[in-house]
Amino acid sequence: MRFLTAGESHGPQLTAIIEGVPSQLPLTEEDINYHLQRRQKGYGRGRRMQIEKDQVRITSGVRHGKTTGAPITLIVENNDWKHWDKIMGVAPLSEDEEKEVKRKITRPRPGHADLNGAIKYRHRDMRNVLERSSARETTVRVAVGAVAQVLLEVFGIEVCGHVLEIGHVKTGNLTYESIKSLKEKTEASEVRCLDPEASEKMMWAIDDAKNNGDSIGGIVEVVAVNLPVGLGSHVQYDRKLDGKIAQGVMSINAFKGVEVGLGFEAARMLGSNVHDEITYLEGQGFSRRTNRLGGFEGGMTNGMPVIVRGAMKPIPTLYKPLQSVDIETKEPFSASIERSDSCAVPAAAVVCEGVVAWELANAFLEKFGSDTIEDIVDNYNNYNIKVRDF
Ligand SMILES: Cc1cc2nc3c(=O)[nH]c(=O)nc-3n(C[C@H](O)[C@H](O)[C@H](O)COP(=O)(O)O)c2cc1C
Ligand SMILES: C=C(O[C@@H]1CC(C(=O)O)=C[C@@H](OP(=O)(O)O)[C@H]1O)C(=O)O
Repeated sequence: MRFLTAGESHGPQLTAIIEGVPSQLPLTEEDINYHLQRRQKGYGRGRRMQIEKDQVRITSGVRHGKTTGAPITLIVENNDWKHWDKIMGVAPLSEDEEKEVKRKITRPRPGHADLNGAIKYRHRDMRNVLERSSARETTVRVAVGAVAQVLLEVFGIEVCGHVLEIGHVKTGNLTYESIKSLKEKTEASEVRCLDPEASEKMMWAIDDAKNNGDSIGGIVEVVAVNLPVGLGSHVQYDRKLDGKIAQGVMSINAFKGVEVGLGFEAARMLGSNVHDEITYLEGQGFSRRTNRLGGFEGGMTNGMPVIVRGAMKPIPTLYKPLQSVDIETKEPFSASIERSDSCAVPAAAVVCEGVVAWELANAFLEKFGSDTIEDIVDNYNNYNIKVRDF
């Protein structure tokens, strides 16, 4: 499968076109809206989230509740567009309109895409950069991830993202009984964290940052269960599935780090405490005693839960002034106040979940075929027998 997204933060809509989704997959707008609503929740977001009520419209590739195998178009309209239609209009402006409408953005924010994008694409109005670099785009990334999740669920594969850390506040050691309860429990928390005590401290940390005109980042974790052995491949660098997932996670706005299983911690430990011992049970096949490597060996899934973590830096738009330079006057200035999130880590956990689900679904179809669900189910069942009897 492949997809492209298009659309600006304050334009009329965001669009994604997905190609290669198998036919006969039951898919409704509600399946996608469930995840869009999850992304909109979360403590620390700014006023924009009160304006938007994200709802998808499927305009191709689905008929009478099932995919046809044709490209699927997903559209999410921006409610905020009504306030921006002149500023974001497509038609050229007359001189009068230009005076009325155009307040050029010439003051780049440290940590955002503004300055690099303006230099690279030679824009004197940095709105041309910020509109597309905005994480508003993650709306349709989540919609695409939702389609991937619907596909994976046919095969009992569940994916869930939650928050591990906000600033210096960490969750305690948690045991994951099942991905289902993981999802249910995180829905109940305003910061999408499983530990109620830590959740409260996380909200204090967010309030603290906000009250000081600052922003705060954190770490999210995605867990996926019931995966077969052998998604991805060891034979070529660009087929290693952990590598593909890492690329996806790093592509999320403001993500600055990714790890699988123990991740960076493994580098500080001895091998005997890192590698997962192999076991065998007649009738069930091979397994691992532990899951420190997060479900991956050799770029392939090993049947254990996939565990991926991503580190999100603090939001760049700050109420507290940071030093920057105006691109027209070349004079230094201190950042002006703009509408912004102070923390978007809980939302980013949902985005990360969608991104991981997308990579897993793609690898799944590579292994088991991609034309129609019935054939994929046959291939999958046949493979499972072979794996059990190996
Ligand atoms: C869900 C989400 C919401 C975000 N909200 C904001 C925001 O309100 N203000 C802001 O300056 N950056 C926000 N960001 C981060 C910027 O989009 C990001 O820092 C920017 O695109 C530059 O990319 P980079 O940080 O990956 O280098 C958000 C990111 C995510 C994932
Ligand atoms: C719109 C979303 O996030 C936006 C991401 C974002 C940024 O700079 O990345 C800036 C803010 O937009 P605005 O300037 O319109 O308030 C966020 O609200 C969203 O997540 O749906």
